[in-house]
Amino acid sequence: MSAGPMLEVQNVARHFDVSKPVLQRLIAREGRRTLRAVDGISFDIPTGTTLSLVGESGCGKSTVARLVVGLYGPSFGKVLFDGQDLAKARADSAQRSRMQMIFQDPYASLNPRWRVVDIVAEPIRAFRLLKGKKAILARVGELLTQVGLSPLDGQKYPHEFSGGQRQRISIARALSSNPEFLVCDEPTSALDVSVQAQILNLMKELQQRLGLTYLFISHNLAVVRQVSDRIGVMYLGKLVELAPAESLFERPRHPYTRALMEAIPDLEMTGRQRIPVGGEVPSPISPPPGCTFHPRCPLANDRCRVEVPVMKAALDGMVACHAVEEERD
Ligand SMILES: Nc1ncnc2c1ncn2[C@@H]1O[C@H](COP(=O)(O)OP(=O)(O)OP(=O)(O)O)[C@@H](O)[C@H]1O
Repeated sequence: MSAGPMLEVQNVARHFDVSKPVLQRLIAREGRRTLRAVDGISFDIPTGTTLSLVGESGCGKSTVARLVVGLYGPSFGKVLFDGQDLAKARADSAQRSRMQMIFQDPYASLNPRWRVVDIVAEPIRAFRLLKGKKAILARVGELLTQVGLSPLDGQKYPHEFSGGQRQRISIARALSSNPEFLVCDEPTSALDVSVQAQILNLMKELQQRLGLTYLFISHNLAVVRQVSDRIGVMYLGKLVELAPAESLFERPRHPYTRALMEAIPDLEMTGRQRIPVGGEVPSPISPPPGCTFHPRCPLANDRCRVEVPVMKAALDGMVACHAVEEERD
């Protein structure tokens, strides 16, 4: 393990070609259309810490998750995992076993026809980490115990478990290749609130015990507060604010971050001007010019309508907002 960050995302973008077929384009007299799902974002995650990305549906969080585990290649920019360019390391199975992903819907991501023991053992077999049935069975028993289940649960099928227990199975499977880095895409969104807290506590406990590094994806700021060292707020494919979790909650700077905070019930927003944000997220196919948030922002002025703001240091974080820079907030 290197002393540098576990993950470095350097000005990464992922664009999708969403053009109509050629004939339809000719009839409609239109050109190619590009959807900028992720549009030039940078962050790093120091080893053993958690960075969370939050934002409304469609802002590009899941695309970042896929870029980071190498499921998508970047349109431009670089993802470095433990100092190595992921694009070059993608075929390297030793490298791939070091990162795993946990998904939102544990039921959809578990094969219903497989016993839990085979589900959890799958990465062990795929990466040829252990030989012999006995050794694999013993390791699966250990993993199930580690996530709060019993080794006997290995003989059951996914439908015999509750949602929370199924997510524990997904976590055991993710841990079975001894990863150092986990990407968790909305891992608790499908669960009841009380079960959510149990799974988040389990993930924190595992992080401390195993020294794991997490990238956590959620649309829910209240959820990520519990688990994050730092939080990045995304809007239309870009990071608009990145700060230590507590600073972000104590002093959210970007108007969009403040609007997300307003939506959390019972969160006290003392001493801050209220930021009522209406309207819908614009299409990433034709984003507004300037700051893409300007059509919804009560602080927008002429500069915001034409000039794209870039991330600049603000307190102990970074923010991309002309109003913050000009102290109009
Ligand atoms: N394979 C693809 N082809 C075309 N467009 C895509 C593709 N994957 C994602 N998109 C688009 O990219 C944008 C970002 O999607 P993404 O799933 O990353 O957002 P998200 O913030 O994770 O949203 P959600 O919480 O709803 O999953 C959306 O407009 C989505 O429709």
